Amino acid sequence: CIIKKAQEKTSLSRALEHLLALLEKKDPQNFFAWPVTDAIAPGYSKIITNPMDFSSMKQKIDENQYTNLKEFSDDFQLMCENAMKYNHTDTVYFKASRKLLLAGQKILQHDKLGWLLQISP
Ligand SMILES: CC(=O)c1cc(-c2ccccc2)c2ncccn12
Repeated sequence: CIIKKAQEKTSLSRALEHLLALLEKKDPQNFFAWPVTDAIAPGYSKIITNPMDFSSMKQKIDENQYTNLKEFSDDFQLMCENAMKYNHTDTVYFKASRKLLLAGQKILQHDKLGWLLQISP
């Protein structure tokens, strides 16, 4: 059996885990917690070529796949934009994604996070 090497926790991954927790709190219905399946969203995988969700972002943090805040923010933006692309404007999912994007952008404002990251951007 292949034993997965535990990735060491870097100060960046600890900071991103903290930010992820703040962002997840802005999605109380957990619409963005797990990958969207074609079962719940017909044709989703045909329309959305780069899917993203909070669980995938968590996995990328744990595997040290983010090297800076912008890469993390870009995945958050992708997740919200996917929902605004697939869902019509009059759906709970479109409305929730727009609200989540605005709330998340306030949290991720880089200028206010310098102290948290103390890491070159
Ligand atoms: C994020 C998104 O597009 C989404 C989440 C969900 C969702 C629904 C219930 C439970 C969890 C996610 C969904 N359902 C139908 C169409 C789209 N969605």
